Amino acid sequence: MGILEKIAQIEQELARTQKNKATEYHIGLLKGKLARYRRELLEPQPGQGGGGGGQGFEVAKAGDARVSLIGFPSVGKSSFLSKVTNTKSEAANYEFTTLTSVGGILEYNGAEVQIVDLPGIIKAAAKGKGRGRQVIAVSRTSDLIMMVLDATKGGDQRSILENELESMGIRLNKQKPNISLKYKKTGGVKMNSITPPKYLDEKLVSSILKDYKIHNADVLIRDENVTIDDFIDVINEQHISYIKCLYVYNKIDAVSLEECDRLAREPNTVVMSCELDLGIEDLKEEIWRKLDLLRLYTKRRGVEPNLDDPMVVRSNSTVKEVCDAIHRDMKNQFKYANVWGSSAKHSPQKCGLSHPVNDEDVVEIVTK
Ligand SMILES: Nc1nc2c(ncn2[C@@H]2O[C@H](COP(=O)(O)OP(=O)(O)OP(=O)(O)O)[C@@H](O)[C@H]2O)c(=O)[nH]1
Ligand SMILES: [K+]
Ligand SMILES: [Mg+2]
Repeated sequence: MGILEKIAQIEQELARTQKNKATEYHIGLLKGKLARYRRELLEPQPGQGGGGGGQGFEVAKAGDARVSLIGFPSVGKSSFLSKVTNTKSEAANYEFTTLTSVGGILEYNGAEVQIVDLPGIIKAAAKGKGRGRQVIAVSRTSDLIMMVLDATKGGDQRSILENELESMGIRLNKQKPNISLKYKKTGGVKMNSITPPKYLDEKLVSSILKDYKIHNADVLIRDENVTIDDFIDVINEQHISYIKCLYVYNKIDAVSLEECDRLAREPNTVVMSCELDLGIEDLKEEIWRKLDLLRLYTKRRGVEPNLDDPMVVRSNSTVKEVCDAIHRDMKNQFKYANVWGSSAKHSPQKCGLSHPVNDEDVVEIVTK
């Protein structure tokens, strides 16, 4: 039996198994198996090379962060790319106009954000329909997924796409589960927790691990609300990506005000019309907020910083990341940094490599 058939079989069994206390273990094991087969499916086949991205499909990374456009065909992904960047991607009223990935740069707040337009995906994309797997592989490399939806279609487009991404190991707007899993040589499986987890116990944990041929491990659960699915994600850690997602309904020019208002109230959602140029500026701002980037102004001794040309780093960066962004060798020549701005206790504050920087700080690196 091929992997796809095995997956289909487990999915059917899961669908017909009633959820209750008595079937909890059975369901847990089925889910563990399902994740294992899906992982196999994503592993490159002999002779295929790469991680399923496909040769010539992926665009090179550019700019300070990457946003990928995921959606069904003809929702307006290419129209959006052409609108906010200098790159033109063909848009037309037939499906699958775009057949490969096309990158463009959106300049915002002095940062360069790479927007990647992708072919439309369809239901069962994760199982290899159309370009689905290649598209999802690109989305995995992005800092933010912008899910483009068609305001005129409503319905379940959002949940179908979420399921496709989910089954490829992408977790949207979710934190990594607070579970530590340490493999050992002997001693069996031990589960410990701060407060007893509501949905897991040692028997279930060790049965799932056994299916992965893991017989010795320490499991520490730091959050009582973690689920079986969270635990399975931790086992498959290397194949799971936690990525932020912004949902964008396009074509609001073609729906009523009431419908537009209803869509805009969904969580993590904004609405726009590429055709009538509505909501585009708000959307750029929301992308910027979601990317959570910091602008820093570096200066040399005795020279004013250039406030028109910020350096862009990720949130939670320290002076060390600033050094790395300037030059690979900078850390080794580093003596201390002078920092002005909201992260500094006084201006300037003399700081070491571990000092966390804030948006719009001014940083002067003093070298040995
Ligand atoms: N009414 C309306 N039509 C739009 C809007 N934006 C795009 N369209 C139209 O929708 C159609 C599809 O647009 P594309 O940009 O090609 O869509 P896509 O998502 O890139 O499509 P594929 O590459 O085929 O997956 C085109 O005919 C566009 O003119 C909009 O805001 N309102
Ligand atoms: K199209
Ligand atoms: Mg397109």
